[in-house]
Parts: sequence; C-alpha cells; structure tokens
Amino acid sequence: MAAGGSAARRAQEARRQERLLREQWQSARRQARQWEAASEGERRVAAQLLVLTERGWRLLVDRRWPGTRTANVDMLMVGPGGVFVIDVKNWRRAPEVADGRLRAGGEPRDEHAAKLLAVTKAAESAVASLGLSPVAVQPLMVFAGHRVDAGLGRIRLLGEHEVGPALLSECRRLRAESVRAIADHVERVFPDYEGSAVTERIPPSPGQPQQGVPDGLFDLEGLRDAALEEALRAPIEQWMTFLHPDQVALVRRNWSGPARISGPAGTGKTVVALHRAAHVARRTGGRTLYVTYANNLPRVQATFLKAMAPAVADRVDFRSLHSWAQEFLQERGVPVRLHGNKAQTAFSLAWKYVGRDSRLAEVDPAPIYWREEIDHVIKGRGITTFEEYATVPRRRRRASLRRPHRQAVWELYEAYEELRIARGVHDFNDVLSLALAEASRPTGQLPYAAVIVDEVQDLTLVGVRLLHALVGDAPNGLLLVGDGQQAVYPGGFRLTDAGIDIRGDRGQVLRTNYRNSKQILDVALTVVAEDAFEDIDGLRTPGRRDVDLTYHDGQVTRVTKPTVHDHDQALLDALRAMPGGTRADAAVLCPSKRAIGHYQRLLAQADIPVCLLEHYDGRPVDAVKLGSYRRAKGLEFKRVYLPQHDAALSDGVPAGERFGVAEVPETLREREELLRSQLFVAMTRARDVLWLGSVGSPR
Ligand SMILES: Nc1ncnc2c1ncn2[C@@H]1O[C@H](COP(=O)(O)OP(=O)(O)OP(=O)(O)O)[C@@H](O)[C@H]1O
Repeated sequence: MAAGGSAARRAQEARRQERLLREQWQSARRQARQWEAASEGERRVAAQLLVLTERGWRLLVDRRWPGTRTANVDMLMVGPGGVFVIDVKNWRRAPEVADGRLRAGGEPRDEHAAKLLAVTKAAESAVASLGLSPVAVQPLMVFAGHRVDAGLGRIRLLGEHEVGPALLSECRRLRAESVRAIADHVERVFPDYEGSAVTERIPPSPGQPQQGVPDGLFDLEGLRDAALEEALRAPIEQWMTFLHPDQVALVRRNWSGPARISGPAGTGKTVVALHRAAHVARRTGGRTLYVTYANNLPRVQATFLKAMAPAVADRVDFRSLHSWAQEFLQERGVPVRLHGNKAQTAFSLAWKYVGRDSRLAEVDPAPIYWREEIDHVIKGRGITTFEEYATVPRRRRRASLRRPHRQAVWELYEAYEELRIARGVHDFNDVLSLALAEASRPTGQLPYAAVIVDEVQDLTLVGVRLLHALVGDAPNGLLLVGDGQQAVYPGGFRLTDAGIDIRGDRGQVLRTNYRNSKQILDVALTVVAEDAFEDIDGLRTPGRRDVDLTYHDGQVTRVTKPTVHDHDQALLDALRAMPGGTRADAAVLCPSKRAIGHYQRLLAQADIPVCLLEHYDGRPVDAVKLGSYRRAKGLEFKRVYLPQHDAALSDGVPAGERFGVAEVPETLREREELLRSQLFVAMTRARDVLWLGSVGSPR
C-alpha cells in the first residue's frame, strides 16, 4: 500500500477510536457514579478502567485477599495485556521514588509496596495452575489526582490518566477466551469483599454520549493513541505467556541453592529459563546475568525477553561468557590481551618444536586433538601441575592416555604457555581463569542477584566455577540449564568437579518436546542412537531417549544427487519452492566455515536474501538464515535445510575401511561422535520441515 493510503487509514482509524472512546467514557462515568460509598479517587480511577471493559478487559473491584478475613484488593484487571493487581491511592502528596524506596511528602511509604507485592504473589499463584507465567501478572499502584509514570522494582506507579493508555499499550498476551477463563478463575479466588465500599455495579453499556458534559479528567488523546497502537499491533507468540503448569512451577520455585534444569532437545528449557529470568528480576529487584557460551544467542534471547517482559528486560544482562568475563576484568582493572590468532601461532610452533615428533603422534597425528586437550582438559579445568593432570579423569575424551602420553601432552602445554607468554597474549581460557581469580577475591562486591546459564554443557569447568563464584550457593542464585546430549565441544565436566551440589528438587528434568514433529525427531535420534553420553551430573544416558511429543505433523525430505552441482541445484529449487512469506523462518545450516562460504555465494548468486546467524537477533527478517551447526544452538526454525549433511560422517561405512587401517583410532571415534552430536543439534532445530541433502549414489 502507498504511504499516503496508509496515513489515510491511520487517520480514519484514529477518528473511529476517538468516537468510540468518547461514548465509552460517558458510559463508564455513569457507572462509576453509582458506586456511592467508593471514594472519589477510586471512582475516577474505576471510570478510567471501565473504558477498557469495552475493549475486552474485565474489571473486578474491591475483592477479598484470599487467605485473609479483612484484607482487600482494590481492583483486579484481566485483559489482553495480562493480569493487573491494582492498588488505588488517594494521597494528597505525589509519590516519590528514590533509591528503590517509596515516599510521599518526605514520609516513607514502603509498607504499601510490600502489601501490593504480597497480594500480587497471591494472584500469581492463583493463575499458575492455569499455566499462566508470572510475567503476565503485574502490580500497579494508581494515584488519583496525580500525574505519575514511574517504576518501583516490579511495581508500576501510574496516575489516573496514565493507567488506561498504559494498559492498552501492553503487548497482547491473552486471547479473548483466555481473558474470560482467567477472569472467571480470579473472580473465584478473590471473592467479593464483605465490607466492600462499592455498593452497586451496572454492566457496561455503550450508551449515548451526554451532550454538554465536559470530558473533565478524561485523557482522550492519550487513550486514543494507545488504542490506535493496540489496534495496529500484531499479536505476539503464545509461549510468552502460557506454559505448561509444570513449567510455571519451575519458573516460580524457591530453590534453597544452585539448581539445574535438564531435558532432551526442544523440551522448553530455554523458555523456562527466560521466564525464570523475568521472574527472578521482578522478585529480587537485583540484576540477573543470563549467560551462554555462544555469542549470537544472547542477542536473540534479549529480544525475546524484551517482548515478553519489557518492564524487567533492562535488569537482565544477556551475555556470552567470554565477552562478559572480559568486561568484568576491564572493570576490575585487570589487564587482558586476548589474541586468538597469536595464541594459535604459539600453539603451532609448540607443536612443531615438541609435539609433532613426540609419542603423541602415535595416538593422533592431528595437532587439533592436542590443542583441544590443552584447551578443554588442562586449561579448561584450571589444571596447573603435571601431578594433577597425570590422574585427572578426562571426561568425554575416548582415547585413553597412559602416563608417558600425558607427560608428552604436558611438555606440549608448557612449550605453548612459554611461547604464548613470550608473545604477551592471552587465549580464551586465560580470560576465564583470570576472571575466576578476580571473582573469588573476598573483597569484591559481586554485581548479580542471580546467574542463569543456558547450554551449560558447552562450558569448561573453569567457566562454570566462575559463574558459581558470582553467586555462590545463595538461594535462587545459580540456575544451570542444558542437555549433555547436545554437547558440541570436546571434553566435559561433572557438577561435583565444580563443587556444585545439586540435590533433591533442585535437579529437574523436562520431558515433553514441544518443537519437533515425530518424523523429524525420529530421524535425529537415529543419528545419535548408539551414542550413550554422560551428562554433567555424571549419569550415563542412552542416545535414544524417551520423549513425550506434542502432536504436530512434519516432513523429512532426503535428496541425494551424484554431484555437488546437482545437489546445490536441488537445494536452490527447494528454497525457491518455499511458500511465500516463509523465508524468515527457514535456515540453511552447515558443519564448517568453508561450507558456509560456499552456500553464501550460492544463495547470493541465486538472489535469495541471506541473514548470517551471527547477525540474527531474533527479530523477524525476510531472509534465509545461514550459519554453522554450532551457531544454531538454542535456536529453532520452521524449515531447516542441511546440505551435504553426511559428508563428514562414516554413514554406515566402518571408519577402518575408510581410513585403510585395521584398528580405528579412539580419537577418530571421538571426533565422529562429536560430529554426530552437532548434526543432531542441527536436525532438532527444525519444527516442521527438515531437508537433508547428500552427494553420492543413492543407496
Ligand atoms: N508449554 C509449552 N507449550 C507450547 N510450546 C512450548 C511450551 N514450552 C516450550 N514450548 C516451545 O517449544 C520449543 C522449544 O523450546 P526451547 O527452545 O525452550 O527448548 P529447549 O529445551 O531449550 O531446546 P534445545 O535444548 O533443543 O535448544 C519452542 O518453540 C517453545 O516455544
């Protein structure tokens, strides 16, 4: 539509909203006047809110606080924007908020905030059984006769004119049926208050505007603008508000120390973690750190939280572990010179001087295996002496290393460190070790009330220790979320290695996959069926796990072509055949940087818009996403295309045959296992369609 047309539509809609609101306001004012015994302030606020009852909201006035005999709740509003617990204040002096305290006329008024928070908690409990996340329940203090719009922790303070527009501006969380069901439920849980000041209520009717009655205190303009925005806004996804009641219970649970949520792919771990972040931020008023290993995920998750719980979004820091650690060190004045390339040169030289001709080549001649040994086992676990390394359990590393091999590794490590230090640079592990030393200093004031770690299985032991050091064993402090089956980096750790003690109900497992269709999950599970894995709690779990599925249909398409050219053509055909408008929810995922480069060029030549996963921030963009299996972690797409998905895998051919050796090196088995995990992760990103391309002769 042309810009002029759109402006005309907006103006017409604005006029329509204004007419409607004028009528509704007259009617609301008539109703509020019937409430003889209510205070004048309450009546004015109620009149503002009654206008919203014409727009799908339900207003409950003067209700009894459940579990008490005499306490009441001024108002409860349930509508598309969620559930609002409203305390109306008739204060002569305007409220002031400073340093997280509420005052009026210089007098402290914190007890009013405490009472409102307590009753909000009761409302949260009331709706949790319906699966409503706490992010949808919000406390409001509304001040008759004042103009206010301020925040006090999770409480929003609004003036009588601000409240209507504010509620209409809330993102649309509930559909009309949900509003009805929730309002009915809330009405039962919060019964009529016996000593109610409100004596008469008349059901709202549109009524005719009374001629000559001035608008008085009605802020027509503010309300009209908000109503207009509301009318033009697209609805947001349902998961932002509704969870399974078991998930809501986890979001709201009070944990006495570190906790862990695990579960297979697609079981809602991240969704629970995000709702938990919002919940904790609202409850504590302090800052929450939400960390992942991957550095593209924080942007996406921050976008989700902002849409879901805008009021607390600025109290949650979404960061990748290394970027956070670097910033933390900078703030503490600890010099860091992270230089990945120079560190890699130091390692290459160390390999040339002491590794290549050592007995390590007997185990695996590829230097990458030994770089990983240093990164994930020695430095990743914070090991600083050979004695320690000589006996350490090398978790998730298959090749067994006897003492002489470990000695050779240690010599390589020492040579690497010497060369790295001579170049004056740090590697990624150094950053974490330095941050751990800094965070463990008793003097430091630690900035977070809670730390949530997503995809925890990707971290090193030092990384987990660092995050644990930030909050220690404080109640509701540390939450670890992840799934050992989706480990895409070598090595690993157990929680006990990190000194993290998770017992009883602090370890929770989710079992319902809400993402993948059965067809897709079956194919993905076949890839890892034989790969039992050890999770961070030390439990060995079979590769094929039992998962409950929520029913939805899906499709797996396998395409095998004799040449790369034909294969790529088939991929382009499949991408071009996507129904209109679905490009934004499609991803092409590749196992290596080289493959990404190849497909980026291919798609560009075919004029198919591409958004690289490293630039994706969770907001819809009309382009096919392109990135590595690793970068796709934690994300999901309706359609996932995996070109040449089996190129690096043995695909049924015994590795020995392929490599022409009688005995397959354990390191090779380990690498293949890791590749299968990565492929499994890539496949389970697909909700409805999974396209698997191969080059070769059809079997
Ligand atoms: N209660 C629910 N009802 C419907 N859908 C849900 C529910 N909980 C989660 N989902 C949906 O399930 C999908 C997977 O959720 P999420 O990404 O949190 O899973 P996960 O366990 O973190 O996955 P992975 O480990 O594979 O990254 C998302 O699309 C999410 O919206």
